Amino acid sequence: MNFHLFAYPTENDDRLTLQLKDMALAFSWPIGRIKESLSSLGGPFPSTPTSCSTASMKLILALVEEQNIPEAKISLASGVAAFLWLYTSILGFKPATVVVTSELPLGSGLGSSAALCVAFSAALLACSDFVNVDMKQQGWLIVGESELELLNKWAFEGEKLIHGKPSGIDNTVSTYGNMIKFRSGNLTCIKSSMPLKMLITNTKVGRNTKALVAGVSERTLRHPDAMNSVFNAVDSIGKELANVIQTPAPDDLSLNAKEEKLEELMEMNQGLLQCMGVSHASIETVLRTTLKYKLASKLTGAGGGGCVLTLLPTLLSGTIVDKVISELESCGFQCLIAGIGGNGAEICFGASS
Ligand SMILES: Nc1ncnc2c1ncn2[C@@H]1O[C@H](COP(=O)(O)OP(=O)(O)OP(=O)(O)O)[C@@H](O)[C@H]1O
Ligand SMILES: C[C@@](O)(CCO)CC(=O)[O-]
Ligand SMILES: [Mg+2]
Repeated sequence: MNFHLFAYPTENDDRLTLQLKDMALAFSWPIGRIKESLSSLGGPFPSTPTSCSTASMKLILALVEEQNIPEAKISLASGVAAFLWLYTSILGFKPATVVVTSELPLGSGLGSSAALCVAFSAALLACSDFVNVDMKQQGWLIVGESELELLNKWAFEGEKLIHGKPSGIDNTVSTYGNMIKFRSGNLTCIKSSMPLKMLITNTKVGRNTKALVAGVSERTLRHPDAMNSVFNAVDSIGKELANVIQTPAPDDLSLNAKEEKLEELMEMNQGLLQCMGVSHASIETVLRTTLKYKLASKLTGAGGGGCVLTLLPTLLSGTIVDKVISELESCGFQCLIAGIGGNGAEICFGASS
């Protein structure tokens, strides 16, 4: 899935404008207003990813409030706050127009907040003095390891404004692409030896990642031993899954066997997520429906509604896929098919549309 962001300096305007195309919303501040409010924070400091302090957050939220975001779309406020923090920290107080378009549903467990923060960080770093002028004239920029690391760190700072206490897994996947094994902040890029196709079912049940993650922490405080056993089991499943994915499958038979292992691991993982308290009646409906077709599913993202993943084995017939999709859609859910492991952050100069 793609997340596009265009940033360009505005010459005849002294405003900072953020256009959220898919939401049909735009926010705009005179740059003087932002300067007056945030210049005490210093900056720009593009090469030093910095957390937004509580005091800075207050100033940023005051700027967001001035935009009178409609009540029904108030959840966008955290994304706008992340934008202001990343923009002023990386580029300072230059006027510009930043345009966001996205194919990702918001707040559905597909990491839209991280994709947003990675796109902001990539575009803003690309506009900063951090990338030299020569490189800016060549279309697609090959983003090196150290630049990726920097933009991932900035994106993580943005995620903190949206999530509270993110682990960093979502921004890391958005930055580096492919598949990532992520354990206590340590990341290992995984080379998959098998094509993986998933059916994504969006239950369209809204939920809030920050609240769900806080709920898991509270349950852990109430039942530390039991929850630690659950986390250990999740860890073992993750390790096993990484091994299965990386082991070569020389023929269809071994590919089938690997897919069966993945299905079992997904089923076990879903059980543990339910144990953590992040499943939901709508998710259970998807599980029951896909199980009728002998397909394994698990929730994704923070759960509580949002999206469910169902493994589509290589040899599964198109007829079965059509049937399961139409049954899920008749429940009011939305389905789409995705290949696993896309590209990470990419930057292109000179494009606009
Ligand atoms: N295209 C977008 N335009 C504006 N804001 C966005 C966009 N995509 C994401 N956001 C911001 O991210 C928030 C959603 O983040 P949240 O972490 O709750 O869900 P998610 O990232 O989609 O799911 P998960 O974290 O479970 O994978 C939105 O409320 C908004 O603030
Ligand atoms: C639920 C979570 O694991 C991912 C949200 O997509 C939260 C996090 O890791 O920060
Ligand atoms: Mg998120």
